[in-house]
Amino acid sequence: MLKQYIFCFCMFFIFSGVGYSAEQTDSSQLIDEAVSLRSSSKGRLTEIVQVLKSRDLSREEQEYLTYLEGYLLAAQGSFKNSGKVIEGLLETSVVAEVRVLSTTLLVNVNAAQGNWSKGLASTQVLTLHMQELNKSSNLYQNALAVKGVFYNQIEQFELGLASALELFSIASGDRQTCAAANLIIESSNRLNKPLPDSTIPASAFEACQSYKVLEAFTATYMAERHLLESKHSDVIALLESRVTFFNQTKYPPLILNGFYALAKAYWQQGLVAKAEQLLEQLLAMDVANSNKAKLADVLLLLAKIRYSQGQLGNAFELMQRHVKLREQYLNDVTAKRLAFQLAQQHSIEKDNEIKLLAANKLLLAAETENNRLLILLLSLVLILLCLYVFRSHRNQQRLRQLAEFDALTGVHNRGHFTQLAKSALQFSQDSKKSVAVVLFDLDLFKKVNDTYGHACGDWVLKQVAGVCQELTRKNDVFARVGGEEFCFLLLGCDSHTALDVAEKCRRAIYGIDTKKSGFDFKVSGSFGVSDNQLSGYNLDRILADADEALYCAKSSGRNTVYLYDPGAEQTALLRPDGSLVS
Ligand SMILES: Nc1nc2c(ncn2[C@@H]2O[C@H](COP(=O)(O)OP(=O)(O)OP(=O)(O)O)[C@@H](O)[C@H]2O)c(=O)[nH]1
Repeated sequence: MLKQYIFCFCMFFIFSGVGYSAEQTDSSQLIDEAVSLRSSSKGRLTEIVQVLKSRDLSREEQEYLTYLEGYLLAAQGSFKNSGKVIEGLLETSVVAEVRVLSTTLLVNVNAAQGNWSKGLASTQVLTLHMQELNKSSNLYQNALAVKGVFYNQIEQFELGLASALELFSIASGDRQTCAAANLIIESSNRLNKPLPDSTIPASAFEACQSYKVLEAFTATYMAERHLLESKHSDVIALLESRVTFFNQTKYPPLILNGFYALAKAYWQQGLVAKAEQLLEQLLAMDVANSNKAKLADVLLLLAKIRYSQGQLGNAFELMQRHVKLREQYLNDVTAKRLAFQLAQQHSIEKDNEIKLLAANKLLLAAETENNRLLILLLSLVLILLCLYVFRSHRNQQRLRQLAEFDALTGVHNRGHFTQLAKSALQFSQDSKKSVAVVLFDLDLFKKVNDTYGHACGDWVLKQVAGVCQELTRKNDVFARVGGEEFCFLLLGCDSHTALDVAEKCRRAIYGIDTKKSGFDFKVSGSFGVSDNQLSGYNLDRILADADEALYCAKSSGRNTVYLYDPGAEQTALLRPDGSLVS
């Protein structure tokens, strides 16, 4: 739901317009209306699409219709299907405007799915297609805004700022100026840089006047800027009067930004009770998926407050949650950075391929003229280019390896596991198939490091990954998701089969012959299992439930397998000897 919300918000830049009776209006007029409709008028859009589908359309009109169908799918949250429709359309489209609209949609659809590599590839294609449009056109400017938003989403704030500045310099309406100025303030904040122009805040507030939610974002971005400059009373003056509006929007990213900045300013000014109230309200909301870094800041600030009040237990618990969320955020950032490097590498490769083709063509031409010297020279160039292409291909492979696999054990890393697991869970949900998760953590691993050394600890991690990898089937996903924590995602398995896999894995780990490391000790792991029937298809939920079961396994003495039981406090399923406990 949140993804849909954010998607519609991103697409807000693209649409605005009016409506007539769909039945009586001619097709091209209907298309114009549909393309310029606000993303909130989903009903009208659906109506127009239905009417157009029943008509005989020209090839160009058919392209617009396909685009609108793709747009509607995305607005309904069916991002995968939308992506397929749009990618198909882009293969054959002959209308420049449709190509830009479609690629813009594709950027947003990929962003909504957290598919950063594909999103970046779409952004590059979008840049090419935009060249076919006039810079003063709404479509060009809207595409620029979408690029800016996307770059900021993947934390490439320099690029976000560059797109925003270009948009600011050519903006032909309030909406574009508002979007550009907001993006400039946001990216400058994140880069911790002064604003490129002191008039930007005033322009932002003025241009955003008619777009209340965007204006509220301007206020939160300016509040962040005041916080950077320690102007705490300015933050309070800016945000206090907007609290009711923030609540009314029910838009999590906005509420999170606004409340946190205000709470921080209150706290700095010694207004602890007010800060506490806002932070508690935030923690009671479902904002976890909108901005992990900011939510981690919320937890940290509240922990500081509790600490200063002497509530050490609560402060510690909040700090633990903060650290966990911060770690997840850093994992996300790593995945985004690697996606960016991959995309850059990919575009270098493409450039090289083009150069190679051109050189090949020249060589052929020279051959026909029988110009020996030229042939020699070009052959040399060709060999050098081949070497260059080979090296950049190897670099690409290396980057992919870094992006997807854990360097020590060679199994999938956490970032890639998250991506694969999300797709697998979505697939299982769509096809109504069962799916299970086995999460395990090595027992007293710190002792292994402390007693036999870190190198021996690393050796154990590799052995564990090796024996568990052997237990996986073709479609299972196995990954190292933390220091000494691993996870299986088992497609088509219920908890019964998953318990079996977990037990086999537990025995395999316990059976590792450590003498080969030069020492003699036992390795064991504690396991938590859950499946879709117990936890549903949401990745965070199913992992949290398996983690709870794992925690029970640890508490009961380790080296054992527990199944998550939503109804009971603890449910032991399997003991080390394989017997059923509860
Ligand atoms: N050798 C090695 N150790 C690691 C690696 N990543 C994490 N660790 C260590 O794993 C240990 C985990 O310790 P704890 O979280 O205290 O857990 P534990 O000792 O396994 O105890 P329980 O989980 O309660 O059974 C820490 O000492 C980390 O330094 C790694 O890549 N290599």
